Amino acid sequence: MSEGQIVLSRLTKHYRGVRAVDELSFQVEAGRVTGFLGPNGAGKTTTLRMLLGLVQPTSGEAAIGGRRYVDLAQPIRTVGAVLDASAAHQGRTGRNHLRVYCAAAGLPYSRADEVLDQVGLTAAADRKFKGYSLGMKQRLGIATAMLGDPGVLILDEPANGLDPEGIHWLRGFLRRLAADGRTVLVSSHLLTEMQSLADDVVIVAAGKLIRQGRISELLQTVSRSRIRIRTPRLAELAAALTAVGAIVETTTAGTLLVEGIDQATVSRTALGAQLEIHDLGTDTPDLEQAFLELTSGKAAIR
Ligand SMILES: Nc1ncnc2c1ncn2[C@@H]1O[C@H](COP(=O)(O)OP(=O)(O)OP(=O)(O)O)[C@@H](O)[C@H]1O
Repeated sequence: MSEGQIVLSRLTKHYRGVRAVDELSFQVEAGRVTGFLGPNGAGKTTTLRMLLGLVQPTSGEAAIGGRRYVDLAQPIRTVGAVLDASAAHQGRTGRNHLRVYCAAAGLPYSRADEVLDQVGLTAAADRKFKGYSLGMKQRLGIATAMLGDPGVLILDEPANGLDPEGIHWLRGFLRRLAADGRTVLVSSHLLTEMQSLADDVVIVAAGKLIRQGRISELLQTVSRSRIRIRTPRLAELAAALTAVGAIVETTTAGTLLVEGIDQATVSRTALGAQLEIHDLGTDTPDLEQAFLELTSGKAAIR
């Protein structure tokens, strides 16, 4: 096992009546950027908080390099995390904010300037936090996480508030960290955003694992094109198409998604069975749609 490997084994957290995280198991490897994806309320933050020893699991385990966070010999040099980029003293400058952390962790003040430079905040180092934009706050959060030069970086929704240029910067920054051999775990509720940031993806919904793998493979499996049909006779047409060899899915939006046969066969079959079709088209799901389909019905607020 590498020092930077993150392993979750049947990790579970129940709050009163809510299974925030439900027997969640997955691994995150060093040298790659891994996106941790799920709709609002999927349990991402709770998972990250358990990984960082901030929330006690109901059952199961989360380990970094084979150890629980609380058992790490040098946590600040092992893991850097940003869970809430808005959590800083409003009246403090960026540099002083970082120096407070340096002092607490026994690091030299020079580290504050090094990480400010790394995240491109040197010019704003002496401005107060309350005047920072959301993007600057995100950068300062990442700078704080980098203070101990950790091998593992965990960021909760780091792209929130970043403009396209900021996202571009974040992508390059996370890529460089991964290329150095670090483990980078980044949460988001937006698949399209993750597509540009991550190599691998772990998708959760309602506290459970939905899918894990390389993002390139995920895209291949979800971006196949299908025939989309609108009809008032959903069940009957689905049965008729299945009988001629189609693979048919009924969407929650009340349409059929069909593959395995062509459009001519669809209309011939519908005609033969005297079933009306109101709309017939090709459906190539974009990533947002793919994510919604993968997590559909599991995204309800709990
Ligand atoms: N301290 C708590 N007490 C009770 N319920 C909680 C607590 N923390 C989280 N929950 C519940 O657990 C579920 C998962 O929440 P969590 O914040 O982990 O999800 P998330 O995937 O990070 O969502 P978001 O993308 O909205 O931040 C939600 O239903 C939430 O209301």
